Amino acid sequence: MFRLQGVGKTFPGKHGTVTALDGIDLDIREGEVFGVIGRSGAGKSTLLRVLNLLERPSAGSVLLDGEELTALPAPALRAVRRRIGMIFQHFNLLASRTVADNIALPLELAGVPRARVSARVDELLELVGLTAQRDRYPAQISGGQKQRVGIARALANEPRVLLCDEATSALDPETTQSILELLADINRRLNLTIVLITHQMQVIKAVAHRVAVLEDGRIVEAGDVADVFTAPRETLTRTLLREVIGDDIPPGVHERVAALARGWGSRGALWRLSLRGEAVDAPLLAELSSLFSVRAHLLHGYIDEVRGVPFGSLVAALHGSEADLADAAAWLTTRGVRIEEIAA
Ligand SMILES: Nc1ncnc2c1ncn2[C@@H]1O[C@H](COP(=O)(O)OP(=O)(O)OP(=O)(O)O)[C@@H](O)[C@H]1O
Repeated sequence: MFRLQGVGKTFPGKHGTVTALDGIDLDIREGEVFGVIGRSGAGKSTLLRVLNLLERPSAGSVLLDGEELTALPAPALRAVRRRIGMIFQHFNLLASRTVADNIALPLELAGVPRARVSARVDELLELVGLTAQRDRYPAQISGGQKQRVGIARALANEPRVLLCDEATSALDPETTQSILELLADINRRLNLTIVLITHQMQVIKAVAHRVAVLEDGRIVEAGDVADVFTAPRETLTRTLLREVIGDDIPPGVHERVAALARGWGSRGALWRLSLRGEAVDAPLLAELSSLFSVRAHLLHGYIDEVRGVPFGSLVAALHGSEADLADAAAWLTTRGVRIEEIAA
């Protein structure tokens, strides 16, 4: 659907040119929920705004269904933009209009006849669960309800894609969850492509099918969410993942077991084992002890699931000869386990 090729964006800054995007290559597929995650200043908003040319790239091309958007004359670009809905962190509702009238606005701007507007607004209110709030003003509804209005308004003109700019960052965790469920539901029911940017891995975990990790204007890692969650390659991705999967070893526990492993000298090691799929269900540590002269002291573990794929991590202190530990590591690798040595 969208294809970005070599997209760059620079801004003039106080201390010289700021590079917000640098050589972005990206494909976003029809019907998927595509997430972009990164720290503040990574270039997420700029990337999202490049998709509808609210920001014109300084380099590269932005293709929508094979059509180069940067080459379109203004009227054609306006027509394309009508098919790209957008929602925002702070909702951007008109305070003087009711819920129903906020949703009606893009239809009125598109010249839809009045009777049709009213029927369409009713459909949209029902879709986002706000029928009872139709005559309230933004000041009289909650943050989550405001975002529902934002979503209904963005869907009014039946867009092909919905761009979400930190759509849940201003919401509490429970409301965030309900908005993410609504987005997932809309994606499924309408087969609507959704592109969302966020700094929260839990948002990616809850709704995205694929994810790109952005750092300093570059994509450092991208792929299916299950793959990125279970086998992250980049340090930044691992750091971001720790926010959701909490696999930090409590310091006191780490110190006790590290002291034990240090006492074993070259006959000891501290490993973090990353597992996914079938490996999660297998009694790996028991098998390890029966196959090799290696004892495993389990230190820490968690298990989770993302897009139906179970994954987890175990931290264990291993005791055995160097040769046995090497054999054990090789065997675990054949079982699809990734091993990371932790300093004792
Ligand atoms: N209009 C602008 N003028 C100058 N610099 C800009 C402009 N827009 C963005 N930048 C700079 O480009 C870089 C990327 O900004 P961007 O807002 O895309 O990042 P972000 O990942 O969305 O950050 P945040 O999560 O804080 O919104 C930053 O260094 C920012 O200061």
